[in-house]
Amino acid sequence: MLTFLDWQAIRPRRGHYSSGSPSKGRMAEDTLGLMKDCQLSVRKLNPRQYIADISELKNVEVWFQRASDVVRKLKTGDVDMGIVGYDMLREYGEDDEDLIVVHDALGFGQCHLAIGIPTYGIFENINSLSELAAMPLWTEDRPLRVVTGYTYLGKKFLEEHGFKHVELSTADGALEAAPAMGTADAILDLVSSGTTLRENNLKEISGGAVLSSQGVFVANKKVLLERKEVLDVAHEMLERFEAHLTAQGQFTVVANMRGDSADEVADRILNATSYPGLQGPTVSPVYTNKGGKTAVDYYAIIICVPKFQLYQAVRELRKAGGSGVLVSPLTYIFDEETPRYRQLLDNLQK
Ligand SMILES: Nc1ncnc2c1ncn2[C@@H]1O[C@H](COP(=O)(O)OP(=O)(O)OP(=O)(O)O)[C@@H](O)[C@H]1O
Ligand SMILES: O=P(O)(O)OC[C@H]1O[C@H](OP(=O)(O)OP(=O)(O)O)[C@H](O)[C@@H]1O
Ligand SMILES: [Mg+2]
Repeated sequence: MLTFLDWQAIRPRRGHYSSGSPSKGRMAEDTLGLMKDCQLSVRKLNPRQYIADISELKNVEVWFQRASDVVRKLKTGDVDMGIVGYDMLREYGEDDEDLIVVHDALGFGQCHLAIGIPTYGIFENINSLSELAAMPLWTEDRPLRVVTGYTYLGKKFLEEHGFKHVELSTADGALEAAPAMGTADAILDLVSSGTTLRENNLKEISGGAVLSSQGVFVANKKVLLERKEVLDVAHEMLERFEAHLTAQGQFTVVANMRGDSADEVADRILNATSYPGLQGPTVSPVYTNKGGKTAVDYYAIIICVPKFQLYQAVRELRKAGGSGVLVSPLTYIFDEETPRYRQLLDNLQK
């Protein structure tokens, strides 16, 4: 079965595949949004239920669970696939070899896990992790107290970075208040815009980032190896995600170009602009009626352009003789083969 919840998990029961997905919060919304954009309709029979199906994928159950539980159930094989933040995968996955990342960049939930310390008092002039570790204050009796929801990653990170006298404690939320309350010296939490840190008079320090995170599509490796039907579902979901996410960054641009022939117009696009399209520009004649005679003075060209380069592309097309430029969003780009699927098959053999 597939679970999507705090993410969602996907798991097959006997004869079904299951997936896990987050049950609530930002990841749940983003996950369901992505599924919808990929034409995967997750249907819950009623809003209080924790199970759903996907109309387009037969035999798949979607279980809504907390992200930590999605990861735990993925480890045990109780769900086959799931979508969670990479931070959760690493924290609760504890480097388990049965967890395999199928898509590592789903384009939502971007943040990083980092140490935050006060901007004031004894920390005013501390700006790096090594300076923090070297503060003479920390002793066995009075260790550096760090509050975090990430004790597995936090312990490993601080040990690897030479912190000898350190004490980790956990809390479920509002960690940023702990230093001002005097219950911790530092925090280890997710940072996105940095606003929460700033508003609580905390700062990041150089070398203090533990990992970067965003939504990832994960599966149980053993299940993928042993059950071809689950691998097929993972493949289809991966293809849909890739096609959508690749297309999301691009526009389709159609323009009319005056020209002597399709070849001549194609030459101009290839040589005078930086935007050839996927394999090359599509060039088609535009037929006009010239005093009762059909004539071709213009050619329509179709190319794909990265969104952030749109204006640059329009300028280049105009310079090359383009006019009447139409721009529309691209919904999907299906390539011949999904590079991430090839990568997945390789990783399954390791
Ligand atoms: N500020 C943020 N910006 C972007 N992504 C974030 C942010 N905070 C958390 N995330 C991502 O979203 C995931 C879920 O976040 P979190 O566990 O805080 O859930 P939530 O939706 O806030 O619900 P709650 O904290 O109440 O359980 C995190 O594991 C992380 O991957
Ligand atoms: O850098 P920022 O953009 O300010 O985001 C960082 C904050 O976002 C998360 O909390 P969230 O908003 O999920 O609140 P929560 O503690 O209730 O989960 C995280 O725990 C930080 O507190
Ligand atoms: Mg939160």
